Amino acid sequence: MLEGAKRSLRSEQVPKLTSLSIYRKKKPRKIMNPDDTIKNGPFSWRVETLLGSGGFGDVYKVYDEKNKAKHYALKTESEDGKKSMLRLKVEVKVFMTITEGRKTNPNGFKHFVEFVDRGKSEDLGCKFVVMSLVGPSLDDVRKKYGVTLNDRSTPYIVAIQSLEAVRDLHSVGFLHRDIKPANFAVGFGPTEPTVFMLDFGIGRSYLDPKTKQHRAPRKSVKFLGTLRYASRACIKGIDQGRKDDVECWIYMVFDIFDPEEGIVWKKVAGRDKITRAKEKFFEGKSKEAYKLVPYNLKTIVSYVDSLRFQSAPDYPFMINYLFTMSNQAGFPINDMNKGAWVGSLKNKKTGTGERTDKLSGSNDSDT
Ligand SMILES: Nc1ncnc2c1ncn2[C@@H]1O[C@H](COP(=O)(O)OP(=O)(O)OP(=O)(O)O)[C@@H](O)[C@H]1O
Repeated sequence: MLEGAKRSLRSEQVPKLTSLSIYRKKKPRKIMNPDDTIKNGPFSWRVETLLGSGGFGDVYKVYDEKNKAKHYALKTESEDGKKSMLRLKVEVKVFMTITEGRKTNPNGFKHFVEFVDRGKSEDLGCKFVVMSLVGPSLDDVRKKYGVTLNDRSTPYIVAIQSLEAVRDLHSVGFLHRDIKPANFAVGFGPTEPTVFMLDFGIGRSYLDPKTKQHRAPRKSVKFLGTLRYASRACIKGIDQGRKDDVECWIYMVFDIFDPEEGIVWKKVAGRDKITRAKEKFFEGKSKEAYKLVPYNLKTIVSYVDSLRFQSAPDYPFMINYLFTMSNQAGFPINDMNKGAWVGSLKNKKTGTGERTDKLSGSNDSDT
């Protein structure tokens, strides 16, 4: 039933460091070209362009041949990966849970893309998922489009919207476990002012499937994520809870407020040194992190540090606090749709499809 795009397939090795400490030899991955098509039931997904590549697959801008005007994102995952690494399955599970949540809360979940289709391509040897198209990631917004995200009320707007996304994901029982600027994107077209959460590939339910109660912590857990933004527990192999997503969110917020020095371990190499730097940060010994970050954010930092494995974070407290902070800084947020990127994404600084966070730092390795 599925037809791949045999006509113009080419094989390409997509080089990427996929593990913390080892280079794993990967089979060449088939990449689609413009006009290649994947047929799936009522849909015929035609590729317009490659949006980006991750360690496990690629993301394309596509349209359904029946309606050329509406674009979507098609994300693939090659099937030669280790079973434990099959991330698209988790991603689909999260999408379906969000879709279910929308039935009872139609106005909620605004920070999540729509799930449109999923299937398998024998020709490409991959599974795929189709979702609504969003704009560039927060990382790309500042690096490739040169938009200043740490100006006036914008860093507060980003912080609040991204925390709302974390809150909503937690509300349906999932942890993200890879919160970072590259995994949030701004919207496209009418949704441009909205910040979207992406990439649920290493997400995990924190609820026991039978009892629906919080799971007990596992004894030890293999590191998955991005060292720079990973929580202290994650790096130490300790099982993660909602507090860990919020800890990663804190690191991301510091990075948004001060891309140079907000994360003081940005130029530090090695797990142990990074963990120590994060511990110092939470002990209040990293004054340099607050050069551009308003010092009263320390209240949220201390609050997050007080959370335990099963704690339900107080999202309203943190969101209200951010509104107050913005107000006190002289930038009252009257409209959440007024982030600095809105209407400013016309010109791209660089033309590569590469993800800049993967290129910029040796410590930002993903697994
Ligand atoms: N719905 C979407 N609309 C537009 N662009 C998207 C969408 N989903 C992902 N992208 C973009 O596609 C690129 C690759 O995304 P993906 O999540 O697969 O990559 P990744 O995070 O590098 O992968 P990984 O962390 O799994 O190695 C990123 O630049 C991302 O912003």
